[in-house]
Amino acid sequence: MACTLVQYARMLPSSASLLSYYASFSTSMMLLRNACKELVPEKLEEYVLEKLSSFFSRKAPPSQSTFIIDDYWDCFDRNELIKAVTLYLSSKIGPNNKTVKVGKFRKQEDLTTGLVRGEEIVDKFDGIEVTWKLLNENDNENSGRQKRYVSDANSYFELTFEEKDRDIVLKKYLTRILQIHEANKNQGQRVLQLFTKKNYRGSWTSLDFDHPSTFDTLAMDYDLKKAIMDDLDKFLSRKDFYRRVGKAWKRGYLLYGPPGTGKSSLIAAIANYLKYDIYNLELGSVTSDTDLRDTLLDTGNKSLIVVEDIDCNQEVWNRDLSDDDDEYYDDDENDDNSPGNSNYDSKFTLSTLLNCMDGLWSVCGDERIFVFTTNHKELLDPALLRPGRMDMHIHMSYCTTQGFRVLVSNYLEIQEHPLFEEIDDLIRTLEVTPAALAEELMKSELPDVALEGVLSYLKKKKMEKDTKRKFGREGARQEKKMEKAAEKAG
Ligand SMILES: Nc1ncnc2c1ncn2[C@@H]1O[C@H](COP(=O)(O)OP(=O)(O)OP(=O)(O)O)[C@@H](O)[C@H]1O
Repeated sequence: MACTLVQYARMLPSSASLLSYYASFSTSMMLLRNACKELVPEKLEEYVLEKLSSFFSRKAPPSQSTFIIDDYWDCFDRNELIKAVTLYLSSKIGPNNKTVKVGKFRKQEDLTTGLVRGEEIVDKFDGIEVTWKLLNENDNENSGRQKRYVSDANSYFELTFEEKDRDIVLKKYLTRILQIHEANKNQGQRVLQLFTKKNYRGSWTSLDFDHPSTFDTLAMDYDLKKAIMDDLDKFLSRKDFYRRVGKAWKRGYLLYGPPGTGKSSLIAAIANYLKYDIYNLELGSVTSDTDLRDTLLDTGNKSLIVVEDIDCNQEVWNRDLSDDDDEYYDDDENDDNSPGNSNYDSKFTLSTLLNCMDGLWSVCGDERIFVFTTNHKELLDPALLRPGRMDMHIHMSYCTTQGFRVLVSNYLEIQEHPLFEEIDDLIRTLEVTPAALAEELMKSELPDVALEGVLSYLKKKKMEKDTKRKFGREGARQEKKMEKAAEKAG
């Protein structure tokens, strides 16, 4: 049956009943809203609203930037930032890092923690958030799990942050990390390093350097000691001067003297005084001019580069000295120093070493001190001795009475003793090394016993000297033989 329009209109609710439905619906909604407000905590409400609005707005995630902090800078120079970052991050390791490397430097009392490969650290600075991750060059090639715990060679840091924060990260955040590192170094927390060449990558490997020698414990004349310390202080304070005159900020010392006079001890004292690392350059291990240059460029700032016994390094003095010395003095920089030149049969040339010292540092590094040692100054190539090359020639002499006092103070902790006068007289007439006297002093902790030992050692030396003078070398040899025979006979 068809329904007419009039019948259909009659089935609809009247406008009065529609109004009453609406009134009761809005009252219920109001009641529901009030109930929700009472029951749902404000935080939860905010959270739900935020989630809903982010769901509906569906914004693109902020674009990210990444910095890579690698061990090396520009192939040659070690990246100073990496050490600063490593130490900084060790203080940021927290409960989110499930696997952590733990260890201890020799001089430290507390344990240190370190990031392992693949682990992340989220750090906050000036209202921005950054994420650090330790990775390894080989990570993509081989992701074997145990590799996470092996050496850090070839590891680098990846620093990720929002692109808009790039300036803050570069100019403020990383600078702050470097500043913290410098401050820690200056507080003397840094353990000095002794670098020797080479590891499997052909670069330096290091050990903690813990030599007790200081200028106080060095047995050498006070004036010479003071002159060296003054020179070092002057060098340190003249950074701007070197920059202004366009010279590399470096200093060269040549230490010469017989074995056992304290050349190595002085090097250790300088390193401890300046808080500089030591790079022990073994010229014998250098394979070519390029290798030498790269090796030198691979040294860090604030370092002593030491070449010991330079007279024994054939590479450095094996030059054809039949050349006219004066001519060679005047323009040795322009000589043909190519390895093919018949004047050289060395693996690299002296000129490379000298040029590295003179020039390359001005672009690649600062605060380096070269120390060359020799027992035979007379054997060295004159180019090395030319004024301006080695800034100071330091003669390490046999022990003096002043030096002996320092040794006694080091080993026996006394300043006076009745045997001093007799010992002093002998020291003045003999050539005895501080090493030999130190050995005698170490034989007993009792001053009387130790000094009696020194005295009889010196008397014996004096007798040998007198015999030698009287009968020549052969006589001295005979005397020694007889002494030994008498000892054997009891
Ligand atoms: N001037 C010195 N002051 C204090 N100790 C010294 C001095 N010279 C030598 N000694 C003592 O003798 C030891 C050997 O000396 P050192 O190795 O410094 O001499 P060197 O001149 O470098 O010898 P070489 O030329 O054989 O390398 C040192 O460990 C130190 O104990």
